[in-house]
Amino acid sequence: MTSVETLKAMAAAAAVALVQPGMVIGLGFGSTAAHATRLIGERLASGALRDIVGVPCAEGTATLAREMGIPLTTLDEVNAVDLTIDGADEVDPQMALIKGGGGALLREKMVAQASRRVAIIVDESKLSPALGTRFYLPIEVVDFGYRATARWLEAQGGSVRLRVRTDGQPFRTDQGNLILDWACGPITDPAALAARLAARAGIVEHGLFVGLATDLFVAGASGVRHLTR
Ligand SMILES: O=C[C@H](O)[C@H](O)[C@H](O)COP(=O)(O)O
Repeated sequence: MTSVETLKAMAAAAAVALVQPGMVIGLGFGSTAAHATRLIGERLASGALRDIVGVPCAEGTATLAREMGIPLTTLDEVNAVDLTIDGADEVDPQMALIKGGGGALLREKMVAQASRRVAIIVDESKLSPALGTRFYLPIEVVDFGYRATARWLEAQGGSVRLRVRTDGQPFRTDQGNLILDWACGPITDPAALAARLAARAGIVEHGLFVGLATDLFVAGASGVRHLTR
């Protein structure tokens, strides 16, 4: 049987094939996106790729990219990102996503919104008939009134947990915010829920990515499927 790590690497390799010389590349965060970052670094080192610059979506990604020798810039320095390659926690049939399992949702969404093309790389276990079925929805919130924000979310259904690190301390995003993991159940209308969450003060960003993915690479035992939107 093909291991999940092998499937992630297969999906990453298929997406990295889209990278062309001269491109600005958004580098996502997470275990799947890390395969893509490593592969891009290896291709640069071997001379198979040249003249690219990366925009990292997380401090962790920036560290890995530097280790791999990938030249980096920031969103502020580029007019647009040509191609972003990133993972996802859950993908529905319309290519709407839940992201943020690693807490990088805000920067990932900013980079995705600035990108001409967003390639999402997943193993097939991430596919779902309805978002919220197999993963909670990460919500990045400010400290002020976070319990009130959690109660507001719970009033709409499901349950909320403050994300904590293994040492028991609250998890902090790269912006220093908290994450509420909302087990909201199946989401019937991701765009409507995204709009409701975006309108709520105290919520910095949510993990629903609707209408952002342009390409989806799904790796399974029989190979990698490439879907476009
Ligand atoms: O904040 C984390 C990101 O959205 C990740 O891309 C997402 O959690 C998927 O991560 P992984 O590839 O490790 O399952």
